[in-house]
Amino acid sequence: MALTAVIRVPSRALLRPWARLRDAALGWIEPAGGGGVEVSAQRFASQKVLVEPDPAAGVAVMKFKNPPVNSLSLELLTELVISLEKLENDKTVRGVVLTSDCPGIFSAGLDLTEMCGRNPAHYAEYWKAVQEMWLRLYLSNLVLVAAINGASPAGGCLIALTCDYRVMADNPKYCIGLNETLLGIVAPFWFKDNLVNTIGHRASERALQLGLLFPPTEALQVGMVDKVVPKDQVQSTALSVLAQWMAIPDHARQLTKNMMRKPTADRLLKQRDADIQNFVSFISRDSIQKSLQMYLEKLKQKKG
Ligand SMILES: CCCCCCCC/C=C\CC(=O)SCCNC(=O)CCNC(=O)[C@H](O)C(C)(C)COP(=O)(O)OP(=O)(O)OC[C@H]1O[C@@H](n2cnc3c(N)ncnc32)[C@H](O)[C@@H]1OP(=O)(O)O
Repeated sequence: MALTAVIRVPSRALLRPWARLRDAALGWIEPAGGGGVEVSAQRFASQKVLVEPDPAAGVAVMKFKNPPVNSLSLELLTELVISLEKLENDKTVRGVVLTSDCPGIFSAGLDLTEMCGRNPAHYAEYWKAVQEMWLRLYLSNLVLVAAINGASPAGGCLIALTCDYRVMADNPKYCIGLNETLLGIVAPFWFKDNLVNTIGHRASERALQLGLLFPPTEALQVGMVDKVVPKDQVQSTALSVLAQWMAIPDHARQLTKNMMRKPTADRLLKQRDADIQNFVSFISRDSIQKSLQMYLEKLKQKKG
């Protein structure tokens, strides 16, 4: 399937709404003269991402809180990136556990309502935020451990895959995987690259084509997660793992992480705008919009 770019969105126009949202979330003050911005850390008040720092241990726990299913809305993505940046600038923090505040769900993945029935400028803004989240997490200097305490499809799985280590709760109802094909959409190349780097080429090919969602024991077997533990031990295990990784001198570990990951991140960095154009053109197609609408309706009907 050829994904030709038919809708062009100037990159500067892409940046502005993202910057506005970030400024609003950070509480940046526009001085009366309009010349520049001033950052006030005290005014930072996050709603979708809770950060619990433990300076004595040099770690923080970041919890996604976007009920009911932690879908990755533009707002959540923006807060996630801001929170991560804040932790990276905090000299007392060297490692972070990423987990969920929503019972039974790590994250339902990208917010389908951000990709359905909107205009091309919105799709472009949204996709830039998705890229930004992935790049920031994937290349983070911090040790990141995912404490997967619930279902983790698609974009939820991607967040887990950016981490250095994944601990998952042993409930067989919780599944993890890149299930995009089940929605009639295609995982972008950088989702695929991240998966291949984690579980290898053959396992990725099978998992991606079939849109496989793995229960914890299968996810462990295929290497999508590193450890499966009882639900009430997920966070404590993640914190223990974090302590082990933090025993390694930071600069040696960070240089090694960068050496392993930079070529993969560079593939996206070299073609960010083209990737946005491809996404906008793909997601705007009538057939794709219909598939996504049908999928959303199926999710809603499930209740009735
Ligand atoms: C060239 C490049 C091309 C690029 C193409 C696009 C690439 C896109 C890449 C990534 C795709 C994604 O991440 S798409 C999202 C995929 N996610 C899923 O398939 C998960 C869907 N959800 C579920 O399976 C379930 O909701 C759950 C297992 C996560 C939880 O089940 P539960 O029974 O607890 O909850 P409900 O199903 O009843 O859901 C409650 C409520 O939430 C709404 N919902 C669920 N998921 C999403 C979502 N991802 N986005 C938005 N909204 C979601 C659901 O409809 C319910 O809504 P109502 O309460 O209004 O009924």
